[in-house]
This record gives sequence, C-alpha cells and structure tokens, in this order.
Amino acid sequence: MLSINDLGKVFGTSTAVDHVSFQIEKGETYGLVGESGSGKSTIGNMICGLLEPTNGQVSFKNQELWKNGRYIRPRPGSLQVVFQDPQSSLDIRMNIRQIITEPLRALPKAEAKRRSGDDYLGALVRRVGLLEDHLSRFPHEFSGGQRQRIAIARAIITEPDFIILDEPTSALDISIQAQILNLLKSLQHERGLTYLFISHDMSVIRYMCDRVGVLYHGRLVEENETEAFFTRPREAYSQRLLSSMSKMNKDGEGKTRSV
Ligand SMILES: Nc1ncnc2c1ncn2[C@@H]1O[C@H](COP(=O)(O)OP(=O)(O)OP(=O)(O)O)[C@@H](O)[C@H]1O
Repeated sequence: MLSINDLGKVFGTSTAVDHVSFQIEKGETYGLVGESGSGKSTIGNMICGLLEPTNGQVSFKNQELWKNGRYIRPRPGSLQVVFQDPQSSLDIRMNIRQIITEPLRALPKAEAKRRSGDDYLGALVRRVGLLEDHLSRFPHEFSGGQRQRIAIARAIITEPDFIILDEPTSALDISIQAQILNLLKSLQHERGLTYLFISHDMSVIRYMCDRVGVLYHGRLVEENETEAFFTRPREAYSQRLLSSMSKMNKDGEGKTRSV
C-alpha cells in the first residue's frame, strides 16, 4: 500500500528524518514511535503532501507521490489524515455538515452529491457515534472525543484506503481514548483500511498496531512485530524507550495506560 524509500528531511542545518525506509501492507496498522522531536510527524507530513522531502521516495499503491518537487495526489480522497488536536483541526466557523463534507470537493460531482445527501451523511455520523441533529451544530458545542469523531467522519467520507493517524487520541481522557481507538479498529475491519499510527504512547501502540517502527533522531533504528517489540526489543534504544515508558506509568506521570 505504502512504500517509503530512503526518505529524508532537513530543516536548515538539522536533519529531522534521516534515510528512512519502510513498507506498510494493505490492511495493517503500522506504528511509528519515538520521543518528541524524533521525526514522526515529519514523515506523516511528507506522505500526505504537507512537507516536501529533501531526498527519497514515497510511493502509494505503486505510484510515486513526489516528483520533481511536486506532490501528485493519489485517487481523490484515498489518502486521509486525522491529527491530534480536534480543537484546532476543525474550522470553528463551519458547521459539522460543512466540515464533514469538505473533502468531497476533490471527488467527481455525482459522487460528492451522493455522499452529501441526508441518507449517506446520517448513516455516516451514526456510524462514528454522533447524531444527525449534530450536523447543524458547530465544533465548540462538542467535547474533545466528539470532535475527534467528527474528524474521523471527515476522513472516511471519501472512502479512503489509507489513513495517517497522528496522535489521534493523545489529547483525550483515558476512557474516551479507548472509545476512539475501538471505533478506529472497527472501521478498519469493516472497510479494509490501512493505518499509519503515529504515537509516543506505548500502550496505545501495543493495542493498535501489527508492526512497529522506532525512530531515534530521525533514523529508523528498529522495525518489529508489535508483540516481539514489546517482549523482546532488539535495539538498546528500544529497550530504553520501553523502560522509560513503564517507569512513567509506575510513577503515574505518563498518560500511558492500558485500554
Ligand atoms: N516546519 C519545521 N521547521 C523547522 N523544523 C521543524 C519543522 N517541523 C519539524 N521540525 C523539527 O524536526 C524535528 C522532528 O519533528 P517532528 O515534529 O517530526 O517530531 P515528532 O517525533 O513528531 O515529535 P512530537 O511527538 O513532539 O510531535 C524536530 O527537531 C522539529 O523541531
């Protein structure tokens, strides 16, 4: 589904992403972990076209996304992103109907019309745990968890193949986190979605991901099956990362909990 090859990003004199390669298969959830500043979001942003790579390739369904400094959009709507902070990622001047249907602008007219009809939209909002009445309301009227449900509805309205989830639950309370993660899992099974799941929260990664890639100062230092990574990490840095996370849990400092 997605292939990253020798990808790099340099900001001024600092290297944020350093010759990273990995592949994501159809239907799997690939977790990118690492401390703050390790380059996770920069990779996500290069995949979705927000940042141009300094070097390397990103291909999506065997099509190169970056060519000569230009981002070539895949099939409209087939690649979507859900960001961490639903507060700032939703336009406060738009009502929920406008927010959710906004990505349809990229679709052919007839298809956009069908998916913005009351039947389709009603089913969509109910599917993500909202009500049809909510369509005429505005973002400030919703809780953080509900806002993330709105962001998910907006991402899936184009019936994508692939979604980048960049810390999608990090801003939420623990109990709400679990509901959103379960919603993402069930949508994945229902729709055959492929996820890139970016998080620094190890218990969330363990719950969600099939495989894990570990970033350290922009380099991919380990790639492993999730259970093997948690029980038998191969690299010294991964071991340190895991033990610092479990210490944070014991001290009650981290937000990391099992879900
Ligand atoms: N637009 C930018 N301009 C300059 N430097 C940037 C830019 N975006 C990211 N960086 C730098 O690139 C490095 C990687 O940042 P990135 O946001 O990808 O890390 P991250 O692992 O996602 O961290 P976090 O978990 O805090 O979001 C950091 O040193 C950051 O300061």
